Amino acid sequence: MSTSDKTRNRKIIVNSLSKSYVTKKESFLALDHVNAHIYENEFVTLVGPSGCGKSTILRILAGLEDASSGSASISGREIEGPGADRGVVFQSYTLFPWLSVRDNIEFGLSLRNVPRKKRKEISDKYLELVNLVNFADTYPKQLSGGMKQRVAIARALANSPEMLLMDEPFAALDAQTRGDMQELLLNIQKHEKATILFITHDIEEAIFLSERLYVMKSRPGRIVREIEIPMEMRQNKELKDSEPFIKIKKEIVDLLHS
Ligand SMILES: Nc1ncnc2c1ncn2[C@@H]1O[C@H](COP(=O)(O)OP(=O)(O)OP(=O)(O)O)[C@@H](O)[C@H]1O
Repeated sequence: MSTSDKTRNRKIIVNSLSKSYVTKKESFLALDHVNAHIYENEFVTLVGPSGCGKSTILRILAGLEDASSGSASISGREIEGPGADRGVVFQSYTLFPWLSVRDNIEFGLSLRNVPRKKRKEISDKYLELVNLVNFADTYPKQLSGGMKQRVAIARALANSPEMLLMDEPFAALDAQTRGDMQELLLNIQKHEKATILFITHDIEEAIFLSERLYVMKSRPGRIVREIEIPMEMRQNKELKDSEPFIKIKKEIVDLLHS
């Protein structure tokens, strides 16, 4: 379905969002009247240089930080704090080292007193989805970076969030693992019909994964362009050297350097 289809529900609406940080020296505008939206089941990426405010938007959507002005909502509800309706995956590994892979995945369910049998059903499902069935009893320190991020994704999904917020989740991984994780994430998105907001510095990753992307610039942090990625160009690594792919990539690079 085209993202411009007006019948598609807007899961996230960001309305004139601004954020300033006051330091000893200055008041700094990290986000300047940002408007954006994410449709249900859509994969949207924020791409831009370091410091343009990508993580600030994500933290506000996660409810980990307040906006200075403007608003953000999920399914029509104003975002006022963290909630189980949003699953977050960060770049740094955030698993609990004292819990096994399965217990990490079940963590949010245990907090909500989901019965043991139901918890196991859910963790079984997500262990399978992220290809870690044989690692259920393993502890995080025995896992590779890619495996840790697969557990983090499974843990986020186990709570049945309405959407996933992912802040450079693959940035610390080697190229091969990163490519594998991109494929896995796209499969998960299809399987779970997930709505995803993804952050990356990597323009090729953004084009490969996204239905739509917002290009950001800094000082002040703002969105300078919204780009829809044609369906036929997504999810196909072979097209990386094709003319249309290079054209979109150049459009983004030119924007970032202008
Ligand atoms: N708590 C804070 N206090 C002061 N300034 C902050 C704070 N958090 C973020 N900033 C500043 O706000 C700007 C936006 O930061 P943010 O982390 O959102 O950028 P980013 O685009 O995600 O960067 P990166 O890609 O490096 O993670 C940066 O200049 C950063 O230094």
